[in-house]
Amino acid sequence: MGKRDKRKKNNTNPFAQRKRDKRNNEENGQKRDRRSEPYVEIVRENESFFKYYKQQGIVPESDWETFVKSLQSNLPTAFRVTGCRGESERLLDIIKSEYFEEYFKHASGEGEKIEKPFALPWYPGELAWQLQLSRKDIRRSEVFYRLHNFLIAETNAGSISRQETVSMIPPIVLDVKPHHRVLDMCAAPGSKTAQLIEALHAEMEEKKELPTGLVIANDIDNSRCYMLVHQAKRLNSPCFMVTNEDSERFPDLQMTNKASGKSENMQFDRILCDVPCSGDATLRKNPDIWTKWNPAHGTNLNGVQFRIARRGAELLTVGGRLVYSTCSFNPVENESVICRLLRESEGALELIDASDLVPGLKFSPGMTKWELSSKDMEFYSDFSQVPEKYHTIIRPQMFPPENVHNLNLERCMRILPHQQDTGGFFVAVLVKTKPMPWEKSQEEEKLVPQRKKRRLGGYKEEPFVFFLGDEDIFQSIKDFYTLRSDFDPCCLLTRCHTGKKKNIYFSSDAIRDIVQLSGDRVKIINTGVKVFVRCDNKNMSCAFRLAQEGLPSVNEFVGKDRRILLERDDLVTLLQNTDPTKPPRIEELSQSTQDRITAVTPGSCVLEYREEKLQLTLVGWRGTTSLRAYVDQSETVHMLRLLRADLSKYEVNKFRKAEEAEKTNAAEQEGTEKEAEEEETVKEEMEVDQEEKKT
Ligand SMILES: C[S@@+](CC[C@H](N)C(=O)[O-])C[C@H]1O[C@@H](n2cnc3c(N)ncnc32)[C@H](O)[C@@H]1O
Repeated sequence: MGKRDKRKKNNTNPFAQRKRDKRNNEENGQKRDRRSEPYVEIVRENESFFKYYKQQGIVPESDWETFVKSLQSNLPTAFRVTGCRGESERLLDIIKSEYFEEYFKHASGEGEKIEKPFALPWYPGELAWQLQLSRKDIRRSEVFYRLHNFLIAETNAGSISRQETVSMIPPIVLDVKPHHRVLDMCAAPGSKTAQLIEALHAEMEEKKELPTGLVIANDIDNSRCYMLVHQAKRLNSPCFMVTNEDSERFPDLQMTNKASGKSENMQFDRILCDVPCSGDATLRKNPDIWTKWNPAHGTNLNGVQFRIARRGAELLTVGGRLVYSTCSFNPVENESVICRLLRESEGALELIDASDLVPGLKFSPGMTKWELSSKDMEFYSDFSQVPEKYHTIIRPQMFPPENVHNLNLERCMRILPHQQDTGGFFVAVLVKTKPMPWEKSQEEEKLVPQRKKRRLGGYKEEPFVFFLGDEDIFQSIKDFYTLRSDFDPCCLLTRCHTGKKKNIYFSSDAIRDIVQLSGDRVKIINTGVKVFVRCDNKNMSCAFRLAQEGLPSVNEFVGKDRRILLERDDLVTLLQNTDPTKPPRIEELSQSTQDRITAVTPGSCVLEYREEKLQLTLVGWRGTTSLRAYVDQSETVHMLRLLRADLSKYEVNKFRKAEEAEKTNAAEQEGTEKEAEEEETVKEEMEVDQEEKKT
């Protein structure tokens, strides 16, 4: 009887049982308190790992030691500056002149050999940097506290993304353009998704137009989908949607064919399959993998990886590009999957060499020879050698096929840690030259009886209700903000059918089309950026104020009657104000700003600041006697930084703070001890007094 049958018979799920046992133990007070246990450094070795990859020959013999040594060391930190925001140039200037300078000054002062941060040569516009410091180095050393604060604050503001160097490669070779329909099939937590959104918007920033394309980020894990929502929120893209589906069976979405006006199955121009994997190429970042690694992890994932990639290939338009990537070294999760995909595509897919998009990146070519291994570390180069007991785990299609040399597998990129001091990664770029053999044309598809609409079980998201355009609310918004006549109200949506609308969101035309045509086929978790928020203020004839996160989407449409151009110092005054009960008074601002304010009636407005290489736009509130900025703290800090204003209020040195807290604690402790002593003395004195009285 197989393991699974036994399980069925006993009707207990061992994983659930383990969870139950753990919970019971915790309830009985047997929870292991790890805090009291001494910290044990992970031993960065695993004999099976070494044996397996030596056998696979993933690096030449002569590189083996360097490869292992690199894997055993900590990973350098890397980050990207968000490219699609106009401020990237200024921010980059500040990073180089302030933070990197300071980093050198301190580090060289300590007599250490310090390696310079460097811009990744293959990342466009010098926007991605690698620091020769691990995250722990930055977090734990006082000399880097300003750099650390900077990284955290600017990440929150969406101006930078802390992302592993190698993880930036798949979105680059996907080569996204503003008109592309992009699907990120396994997207959470979303660092690559953010890059895809940036690429979609990159060229449109200057034109001040929205891209006509879109990005759909999908993940099977519902809770991880909210990480995607969070990630994307920092980028404020109305051309973005999060869905929660199993990518092996990602549903056919509908869209309107612009030429015919009819709806049809949607196909994507770009698809990223950053599939679930064993993750052994992240050993430098996740050293705990050393303790658990075994070859079965990779073998067990081969099936799901293939099925996701195959569905991706079906959803890809002819001429479109699909990137398959993993953070695993294992050929069974990499070349083996690509091989099967190429074979089953019968020439519909072609592996391409995309190295021109990452100039200067060092990598090894894809492998054409690999073996399968069982958990007991026996190796098989052919299915005929596999013992029957492993036939359900090791499958014939996992081995290299006979025609392996015709498949151009060497065009795959294997990025190895020792090649440029990074993590490892596998990337394959495929283009579709014709429909997959089993795909039906749109015409044939129509003849197939439609599958019943799926019941979206456990689906609790609020509905996405688009405006029809004749809503009174829209008219009042249009009048108050003197919106340009080409603003399309049908791209506005709310999350409720009835009742008072609290927030109004904005989605691009392409996203609206999909939501309206496919909302009942796909679990949509989130879409749209908040543009208006209800604020029933008696000073305003319109019940909605502007929202900062949606301002980039509607800014171009807001009329001049609701815009105030500010002088630099006035903007700094507004941003430095942290007391909401005492906003800066108009009379405190410069005369030129005051003159412009008088032309604007009280209520929500757009505040603008312009200099040669910097333009800032933010939501403000013009009161009868005051003016305030309506931005959150991370955006405030970001703007003050760009204006090179004083940030000391926000520069918390956690080391000093901890020291001070310790001193205060010590003083308090001393004080408490003293008080206790005094109390005791008083008590003693009172007792003596009582005794004396008695006598
Ligand atoms: C390697 S991670 C993706 C990392 C992500 N692309 C990034 O850059 O942040 C793999 C993701 O695939 C998701 N996943 C696993 N199986 C899936 C499936 N069948 N369909 C969709 N997503 C899946 C997991 O929940 C996980 O979030």
